[in-house]
Amino acid sequence: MTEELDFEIDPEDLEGISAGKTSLGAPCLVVDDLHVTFRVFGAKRIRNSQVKSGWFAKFMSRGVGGASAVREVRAVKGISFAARHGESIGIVGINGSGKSTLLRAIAGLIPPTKGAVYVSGEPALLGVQAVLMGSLTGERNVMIGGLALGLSEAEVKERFDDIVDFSGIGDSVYLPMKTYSSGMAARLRFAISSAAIPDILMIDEALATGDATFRKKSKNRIDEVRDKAGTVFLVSHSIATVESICTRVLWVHEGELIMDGPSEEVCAAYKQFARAKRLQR
Ligand SMILES: Nc1ncnc2c1ncn2[C@@H]1O[C@H](COP(=O)(O)OP(=O)(O)OP(=O)(O)O)[C@@H](O)[C@H]1O
Repeated sequence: MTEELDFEIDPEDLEGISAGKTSLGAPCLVVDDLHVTFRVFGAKRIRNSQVKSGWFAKFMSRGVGGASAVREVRAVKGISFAARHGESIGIVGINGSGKSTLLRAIAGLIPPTKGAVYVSGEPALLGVQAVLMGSLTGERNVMIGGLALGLSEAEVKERFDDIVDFSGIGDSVYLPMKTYSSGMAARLRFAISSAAIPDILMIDEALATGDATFRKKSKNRIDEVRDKAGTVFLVSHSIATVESICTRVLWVHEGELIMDGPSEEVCAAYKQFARAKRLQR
């Protein structure tokens, strides 16, 4: 659940956060002991005696000779941090470590199993991805995404050409989104989600998929958001992208926050870890 921030944060709690070139403002978001657990069922067959108790599990276990297991995946386990206006925060970690789940929970797209996300002022955390539909054209999706961001129909129409130019997908905007390559879709999503210069811009992998020109345009757009005292969250497998864009990095491993600090420090530690992991293989 995303809630209004209604308490003061002790500035000492935020010490050590790198300011980068943009000066930091007041805290705008607090993530407090956030847990996200997914319940997956039907993944594998086990004996009835192994099925957890409870009416749901019992219901799932009906059948001949076996049962569908109700398995819990603890994707985020007790993550806490505070973000300030003007920060650009990267989230790094190996595959399946919980980065996207954390981002989506911060955006209010997934309810926390425990803990909370507090946002100051109007929560402008929006996951454009959640509302876009593959069967519709890029054009329709620009409208849907724009409306979800809080723009009026007239504002979306006014910004349409800019959004399409920014994405670089050209006339493909008139084709259904399901026909796009993953890079094209990611670029259009980023172009839509940054069109409104939101208070908090969330980017999941979109930048890594573009070419150098798109990356440059994206970086400029991110700087624009930060200059207007917005906060940027970026999940990316590309450490180079994170290093070039983020002032602060959160390293998530097996659902836990294992390091939070200035970009250079966390990226250096993460690279060392990734190298050691590669050598183990
Ligand atoms: N909707 C879901 N239902 C069940 N399990 C899920 C769901 N979404 C994510 N998970 C599980 O939660 C864990 C964290 O996934 P998540 O996508 O957040 O990791 P990630 O670090 O973003 O991974 P990647 O780098 O591969 O994109 C994984 O074990 C994943 O299988």
